[in-house]
Amino acid sequence: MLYRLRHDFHLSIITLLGACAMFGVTPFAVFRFYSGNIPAGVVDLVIMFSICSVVGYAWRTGDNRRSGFLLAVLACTGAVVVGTMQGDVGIFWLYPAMVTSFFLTSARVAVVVNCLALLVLVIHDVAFDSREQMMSFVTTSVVVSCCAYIFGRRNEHQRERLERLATHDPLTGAKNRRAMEEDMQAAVANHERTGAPYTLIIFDLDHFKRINDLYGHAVGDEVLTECAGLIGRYTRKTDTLYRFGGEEFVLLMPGVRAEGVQAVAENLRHKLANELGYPVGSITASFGVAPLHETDDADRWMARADDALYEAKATGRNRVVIRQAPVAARESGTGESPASAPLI
Ligand SMILES: Nc1nc2c(ncn2[C@@H]2O[C@H](COP(=O)(O)OP(=O)(O)OP(=O)(O)O)[C@@H](O)[C@H]2O)c(=O)[nH]1
Repeated sequence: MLYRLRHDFHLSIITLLGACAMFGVTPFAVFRFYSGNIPAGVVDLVIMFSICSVVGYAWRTGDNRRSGFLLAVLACTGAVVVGTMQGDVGIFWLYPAMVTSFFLTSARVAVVVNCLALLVLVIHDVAFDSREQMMSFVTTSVVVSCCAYIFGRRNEHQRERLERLATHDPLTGAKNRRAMEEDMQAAVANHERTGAPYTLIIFDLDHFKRINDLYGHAVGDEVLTECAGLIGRYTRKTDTLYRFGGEEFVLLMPGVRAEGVQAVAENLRHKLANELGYPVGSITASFGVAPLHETDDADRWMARADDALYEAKATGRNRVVIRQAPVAARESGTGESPASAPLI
């Protein structure tokens, strides 16, 4: 639970704001029942129950986008209902509701949700004592929303930038090793839960040092960038490329079954050998491939792909070696195919 809170920014915001709303609304619900204002107390209870349900939904499904949107709608609707029922005692709830919208959903969606809430209050026109009060409330709400919008957009922008810096390799644009480790853990967990197939391909450009030595580091950099672009063009949107280090890349491919990995890896090897190289002639790569096995954890899975790559290098380069199942699984007969299968 703590791991998810620490690593999932949106979920932590949804949980925090949900908890704040609960702490904020609970005393009012108690007070309203205590003072005999049953309808307002019931509204507070409904708001609290709905907030708990949405936070629970976010934790269960991991669908932060929908949960954040629902929570923003709920907060603004609750504020409008309380404002309508309580008049000027209640309408002030719209201020925190409007601000939290910008934390829960995208800035543009928050603007729409806030405008609708304000519009309903104005059209309904029972929450205000006078026109002047209505105008003041609308103006201050718009000012609050504008400030929150600017803050929200800046926040979104900076978070995206930081996330990109933390998860991507600046030279090639591929994801970095840290992101790879997280995605592999997620893939293993998903495989355990649903049995969905995944394949890991680790490939390393052959004799890359020569390119640097002969043509310079800048050309070497160009080749690495071109390689990442090429792989991006010949793989699916659901496949993810990571730069493992130096001239070594990893591809995480969901939906690729053990039977299909040979064709996929061979195709990529051909594409690289035939299309990568400008301005220095043909460049090849060696491939180690490991379909995810039920007995794998992320480390074992990577070690198997790495072993296969090592073998591909040792047995002549520009080739694909596939390790279908871990040694223990092969020996006990639960593996899908014999040991390694060097393919050229
Ligand atoms: N241009 C450039 N070169 C890099 C970068 N990162 C690592 N390298 C170089 O990649 C080369 C890797 O050399 P080796 O590990 O000997 O591998 P290799 O020459 O490809 O040989 P094999 O892998 O055995 O085929 C080294 O010369 C590194 O300096 C980078 O970001 N840009």
